[in-house]
Amino acid sequence: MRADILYQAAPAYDERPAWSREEFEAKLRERGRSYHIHHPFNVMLNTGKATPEQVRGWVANRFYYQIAIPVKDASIMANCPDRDIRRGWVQRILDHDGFEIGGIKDPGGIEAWLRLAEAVGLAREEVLDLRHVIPALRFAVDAYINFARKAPWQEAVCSSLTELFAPEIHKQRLATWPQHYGWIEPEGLGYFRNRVSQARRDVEQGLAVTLDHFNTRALQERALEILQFKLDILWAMNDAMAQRYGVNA
Ligand SMILES: O=C(O)c1cc(C(=O)O)c2c(n1)C(=O)C(=O)c1cc(C(=O)O)[nH]c1-2
Repeated sequence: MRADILYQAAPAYDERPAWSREEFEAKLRERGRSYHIHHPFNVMLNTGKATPEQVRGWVANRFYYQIAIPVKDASIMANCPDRDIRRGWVQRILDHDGFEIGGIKDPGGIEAWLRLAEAVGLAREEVLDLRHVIPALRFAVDAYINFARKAPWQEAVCSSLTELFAPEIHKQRLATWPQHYGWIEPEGLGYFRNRVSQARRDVEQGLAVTLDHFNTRALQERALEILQFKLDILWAMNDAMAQRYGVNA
């Protein structure tokens, strides 16, 4: 039973063998069964049953997650003494914040999310000033940032592994939204297109760190708890939005 995700009891002597890398990875992937792709609010969104208000509510609230991600990644880097890891990890910050280096420009994922917001009929200001963000959703997202600040960096890396399941949810939106929500300008969906390949690359790196670091049975079980903690954050965000905006049958 997990009390506080940041508190880890000293391991008792444990003679159980570690799972092989393949078994451990399979156990991590099994947790996809509690991914928010199955949450009734998300099912409603991706089966075309949401009203424009519900879609707007989701986009405006999810913006708070989008802006938290690079802060979370900067916290991981700040705690990480390994130069090779930081060198790979910094790409995530560039992906979301964008960059302009040597004449090459990318406006980044946060800007792409703002374009999505405009495509669904929100004004940039009302998204940027966070006026629509539900308190419970904010607490859920803040728990993710706090964990990344305080936990050992390998644990924070492990908590990003919900991205294992993210390409599927982005692909689902790309497949169903244009069909159901003709009122959304299709260029607004660029964020989801970009994330399919970015998430795959992120997962390779996050999974390599996790499979290397969590190398005893007790640590592997700890990794599963951390992944569940993050799955619960995403689920709680959807609970907050379902409560505020309702779920249509
Ligand atoms: O739309 C989604 O359902 C979804 C979920 C997740 C996730 O599983 O954490 C991420 C994203 N999107 C996403 O776009 C993204 O950039 C991202 C980064 C991370 C992370 O934990 O570092 N998760 C996610």
